[in-house]
Amino acid sequence: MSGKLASEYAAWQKLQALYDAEHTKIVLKDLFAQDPQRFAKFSKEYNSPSGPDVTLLVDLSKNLITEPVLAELLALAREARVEEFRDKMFAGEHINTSEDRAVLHVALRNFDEFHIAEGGVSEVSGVLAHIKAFTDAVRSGAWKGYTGKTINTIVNIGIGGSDLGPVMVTEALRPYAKRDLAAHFVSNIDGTHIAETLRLCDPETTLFIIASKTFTTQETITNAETARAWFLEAAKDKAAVAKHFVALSTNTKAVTAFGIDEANMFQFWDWVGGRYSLWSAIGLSIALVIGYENFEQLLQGAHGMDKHFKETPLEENLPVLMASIGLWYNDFYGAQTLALLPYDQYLHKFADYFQQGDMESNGKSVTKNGQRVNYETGPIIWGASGTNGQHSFYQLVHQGTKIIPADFIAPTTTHNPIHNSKHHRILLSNFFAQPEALAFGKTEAEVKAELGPNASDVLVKSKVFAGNRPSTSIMFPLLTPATLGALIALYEHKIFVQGVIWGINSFDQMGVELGKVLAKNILAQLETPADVKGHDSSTTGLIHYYQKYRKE
Ligand SMILES: O=P(O)(O)OC[C@H]1O[C@@H](O)[C@H](O)[C@@H](O)[C@@H]1O
Repeated sequence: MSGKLASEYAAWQKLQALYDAEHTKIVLKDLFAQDPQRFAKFSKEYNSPSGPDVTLLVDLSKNLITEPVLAELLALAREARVEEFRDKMFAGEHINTSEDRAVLHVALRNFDEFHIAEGGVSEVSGVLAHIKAFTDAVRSGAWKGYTGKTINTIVNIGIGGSDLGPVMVTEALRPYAKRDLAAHFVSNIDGTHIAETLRLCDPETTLFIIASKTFTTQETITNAETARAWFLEAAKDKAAVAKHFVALSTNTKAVTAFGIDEANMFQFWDWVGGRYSLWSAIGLSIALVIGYENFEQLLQGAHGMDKHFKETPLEENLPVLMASIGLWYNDFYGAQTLALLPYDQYLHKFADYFQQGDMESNGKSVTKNGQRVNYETGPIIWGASGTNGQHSFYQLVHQGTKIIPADFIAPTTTHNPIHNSKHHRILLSNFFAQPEALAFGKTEAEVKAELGPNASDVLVKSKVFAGNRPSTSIMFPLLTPATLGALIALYEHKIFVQGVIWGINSFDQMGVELGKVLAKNILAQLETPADVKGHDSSTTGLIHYYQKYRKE
């Protein structure tokens, strides 16, 4: 990152000029008609350069790009020194400048290929061995609860990055799950979350995983204390806690103060960002559910994508291409959002996961040098899986006034080929049809031809689809652990590239702090109306209403 704002780069200005002069001429229908090679030109096949076989087809051809636009977007990435910053990340330089930390989730899945000098990196394989030994013991039944029974339920207590990754991945890889091991995830401070979960648990056979990088997060510690109290009501012996509580954290002192044996603590390091931590000890619940070997496949799949990102020229580099195209919409077309639309029920938490991954990373408005940006940064991420969205919000995507770039994601083969894959064929016909409809729409002439001469003008107009709505389609053979690893890493690096171009720090999260501080202050005032001080009239009124009607 230079001292410049992204908008000061020569390539940015050229892109603005290109947009101003050309964007009305970038019409997908015409571009496809003019160039029979468009799909061949703008789709890329990824084959993992190392580790287990992973292939992905990333079709970028239904995006509002031409060769000159793409070339200029890549020139922007070069001018912003994306390659240099990528190499700094892989080398362990402290690119998280505000916290003076390295950013090394890639070291968690490195399998000894890149040389990284940073404290803790050499300990990664030891923690993986700890995860393996522990998961093998729990899954085989060798690990016993305080009454000698085997564990049949795990409860991961964590929030944000200590929850969303494990939730998303265990859902995505359910076909690989040990079906007689129930897994629950408690995140919300709302007592309902832990209360409803504990109703499903037996203290004799439940293992609690307290997942918190800092081990100070109010929600997690409060939920963990509630779980421990519930457990001790049955076990009555504090020594039994060691058999039912483990911790995933960087904070040994707080973990042992909570009463968890250091031997039952799975370590990670400050260079692992919360939203990039599923590859670390935070992935313990994943390893428990799918087994260590599958967990390692997930890591290997991500490592393959790391290698691709690190070694592939920008023109063929998938994270760079996806980042560049996303930036084109975000900063030149004025798109506010990116929809993640997996046509795979197992990926139903994918958008939730990348809401944190992308929005907490790139939801910034000040550069690393402290300058206020004069352009848009991170997009709003949202989405839903399968055809559900079609019966809900796609109306707006097709005919609304906003431009909504969307990523469609689907496997060619399903894990559940019921009725000779009939369901999957119907699902995929929708996966193919939606981007087609978005891109090519339906003209007034086509609608008239369909409705006949007596159709009213109003009806005709309401059935017109303007088209030219952009999308990327990603396909792969089957959602395996390695494929999922590659897919997640693809998006992680996309986020990285955009952050570098915008000149922001994608690896801190100062924006979540203010609300935490205010809540702490308010918590101390909730008992007595007279204590409610220092707020605006709205906040005061809301707290007074609570105080009037609460029942405890
Ligand atoms: O793992 P911890 O320390 O409990 O933190 C959980 C989450 O806490 C939030 O405050 C952070 O914004 C997230 O990035 C983080 O993932």
